[in-house]
Amino acid sequence: MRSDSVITHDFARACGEVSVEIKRQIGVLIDRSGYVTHLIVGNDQSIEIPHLDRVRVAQSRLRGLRLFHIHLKEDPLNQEDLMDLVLNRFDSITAAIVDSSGIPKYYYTAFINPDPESETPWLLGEKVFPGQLKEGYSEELFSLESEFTKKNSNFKNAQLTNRAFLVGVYEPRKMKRSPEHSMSELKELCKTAGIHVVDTYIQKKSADPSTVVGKGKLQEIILKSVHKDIELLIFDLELAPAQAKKISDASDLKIIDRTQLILDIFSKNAKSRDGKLQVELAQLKYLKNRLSELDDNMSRLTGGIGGRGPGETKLEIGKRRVEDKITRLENELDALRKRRELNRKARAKNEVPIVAIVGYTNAGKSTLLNALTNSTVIAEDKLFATLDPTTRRIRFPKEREIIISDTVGFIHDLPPDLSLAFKATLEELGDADLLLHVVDISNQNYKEQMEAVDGILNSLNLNEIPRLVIYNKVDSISEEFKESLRENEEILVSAATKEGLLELLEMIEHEIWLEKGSEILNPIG
Ligand SMILES: Nc1nc2c(ncn2[C@@H]2O[C@H](COP(=O)(O)OP(=O)(O)OP(=O)(O)O)[C@@H](O)[C@H]2O)c(=O)[nH]1
Ligand SMILES: [Mg+2]
Repeated sequence: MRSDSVITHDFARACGEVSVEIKRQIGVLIDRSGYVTHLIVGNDQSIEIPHLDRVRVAQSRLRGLRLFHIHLKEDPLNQEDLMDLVLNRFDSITAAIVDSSGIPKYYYTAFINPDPESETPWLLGEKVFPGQLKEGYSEELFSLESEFTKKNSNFKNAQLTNRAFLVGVYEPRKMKRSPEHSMSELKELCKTAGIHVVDTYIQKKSADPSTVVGKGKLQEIILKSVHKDIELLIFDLELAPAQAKKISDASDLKIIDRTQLILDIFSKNAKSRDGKLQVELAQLKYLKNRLSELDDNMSRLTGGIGGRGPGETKLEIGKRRVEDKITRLENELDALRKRRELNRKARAKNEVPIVAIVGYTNAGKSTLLNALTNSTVIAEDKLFATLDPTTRRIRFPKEREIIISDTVGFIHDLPPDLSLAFKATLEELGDADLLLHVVDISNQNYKEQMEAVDGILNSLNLNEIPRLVIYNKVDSISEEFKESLRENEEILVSAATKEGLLELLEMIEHEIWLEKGSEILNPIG
């Protein structure tokens, strides 16, 4: 097609006549030099775009192909056409509406909207009559592409990669906490993992078990993602392997679920040999469950974020090798556990009381341990900053001392593989003489978080161990709230400002040595 217009009337008319004759839509893909690369014959309603290589052309974000097709009915460009435009990143899409003899009456053209903040991902042009088709198409494309580049460079560096769309599908009846709470926690997890959340979608029931959200909704999400340069789709649930595959088949996006996100954070944060092994084991178990059902989409499902996957995991790793590795890791962990047990026994002989700090992730456990012992255990405004149990000693007057330990934070619905993996670390809690349950009282979901922690402690059969509930971060709550807590005689502290720590130490002393009995009962001794 030797013309610098989106289509020539002669060409359109030739297509229209054939289209009317065979009573099917006809479409063509035209490259930038004007050559037809594909001829597509559809039915009377629509055409189906053949599977085009989805890899984006570097620099230019457009495919370098435009779609022209015939509409036999009086329809302008419809939703499906516009989806095709965006999902395939066509230069433009044009429909000619033809009369009964195939002669185009008028045309509609749409381009992808280069503004990622805009409401609709496309720019739909006005109706154009045959006499109005004009030259200047390549110039129009050129300015569109420079618009893309400009918008892209507006993103801050950190916001350019790991851009994510969060999707939560909830059955409120089955949930202990509100969808909004769950979603805000997912956002926190993303922040911790270094992911930039661009958009979110909450649905309050499951629509289609095969794709989780309905097909139309999924398309809409994918469309938005392409439009906003999003590369990750994160689901606030554990996706069944078949679901993950179905969703990833429908798009180029990397599909991740909550479990994978947590695994990813764990793998970044584990420091000790033990912790690293445990995370790797959990990752491999997760992978194993997925291996049998997956094929070429593996890379997008297992790579982790930014390519961090379990150890040496590559596509060619077979299920067999994964199983071997799992066995090896389990043995290694077993050996480590035995050694830990010996250490514990040695400690038990010394009869130094053990106090363990537990609580929801980010409650301030590590900060509290630091404040109580003046040590520097990593404390960060991140979820799962601590993955390795840390142990310190605190000396009290009268030659008394305790061992105090920090633990991995708890979270709602900890993925089963992970909770198993960390059970080993948490097993030590069984030896504790006292548990300090640290609560972030400044978090509006603190009640749900407390319930989650109680639930996990119960499942570990730790009900028998005396427990102190400590409300931390009282420096960031209102006076009124603080007063009401005081009236209920709650233990209020701020690990940050050290408010209430002396009282807390006294209480620990009291709990331990009063419980244990004898000598303290003598007021003189
Ligand atoms: N305002 C305020 N912030 C606190 C207080 N205690 C801790 N924080 C902050 O809360 C965040 C989390 O603290 P951490 O001590 O890492 O919490 P954690 O419970 O050990 O968290 P994980 O190890 O990730 O489970 C950090 O940014 C702390 O500075 C407090 O008393 N007041
Ligand atoms: Mg910590």
